[in-house]
Amino acid sequence: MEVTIKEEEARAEVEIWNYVLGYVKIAVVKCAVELGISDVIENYGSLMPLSELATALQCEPSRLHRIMRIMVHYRIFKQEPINQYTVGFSSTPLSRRLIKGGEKSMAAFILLMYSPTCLAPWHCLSARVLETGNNISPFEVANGKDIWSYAEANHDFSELFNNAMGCDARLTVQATTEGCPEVFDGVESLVDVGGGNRTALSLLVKAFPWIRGINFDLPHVVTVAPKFDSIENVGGDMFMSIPNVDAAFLMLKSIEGQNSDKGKEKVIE
Ligand SMILES: C[S@@+](CC[C@H](N)C(=O)[O-])C[C@H]1O[C@@H](n2cnc3c(N)ncnc32)[C@H](O)[C@@H]1O
Repeated sequence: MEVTIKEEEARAEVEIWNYVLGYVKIAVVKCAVELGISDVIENYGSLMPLSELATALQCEPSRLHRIMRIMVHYRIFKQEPINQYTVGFSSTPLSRRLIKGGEKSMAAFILLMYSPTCLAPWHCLSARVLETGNNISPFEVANGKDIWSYAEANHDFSELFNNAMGCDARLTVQATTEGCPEVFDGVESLVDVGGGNRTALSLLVKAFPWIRGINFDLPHVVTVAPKFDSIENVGGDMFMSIPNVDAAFLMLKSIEGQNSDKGKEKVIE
């Protein structure tokens, strides 16, 4: 069906507001994660009235109501009547992904991506497009250090980064262990190169308990990585050498504002 100029104009008139106010959706979701709104509503177990939610979060109901209206509009929470006068909120599959530390939680990833540190390079995007010959990553231009040195010097950022990576690792490793378990047949020792806080490896050794795992990452990462039976934490530089074992697992994400244009790469060899 042909779209007329008038229809295109009408669509543009509406669509432009998504760009003017596009950040609102993200700001509200980030606010929900920071306040733990999903956690409180999930733990409540039944339709939660605004007044009780406000009490639990120690905030003014009127302010909270404005946030909840937006999240109900985006179907993050459900709103249903409790009685003639009161409405209540309940969880959805989407709101459960905002629970801190939940099984499918993406909460830490949201907090990372919308942290001032990770947003800073995006504010320089037009300058990046215009410049030539600069091989310094946008992250480094904006934050003064490459992401790994920055993480080494900023413990809170490092922890947030590793927790965020763990969110995705939980989902991808489950898909790997369920979808192609045969690739781990005969593997007795496995190194996760750049394994972060060892979320991926702990799930792998749980699924394949005969595997001895080595979580290999930069020294500042492995010294704070949680301890886990049958997983050894080893610090080092993957560009120099990695531990010699049966198989290497490498799961990387191109989210750091480094120079790579490649997408996600997941390799097991
Ligand atoms: C994008 S994260 C991926 C984390 C995890 N593999 C995952 O997918 O959830 C990249 C990881 O590589 C680590 N890393 C970066 N440079 C490294 C190096 N030269 N040697 C070892 N690890 C490195 C980082 O500390 C970080 O934990």
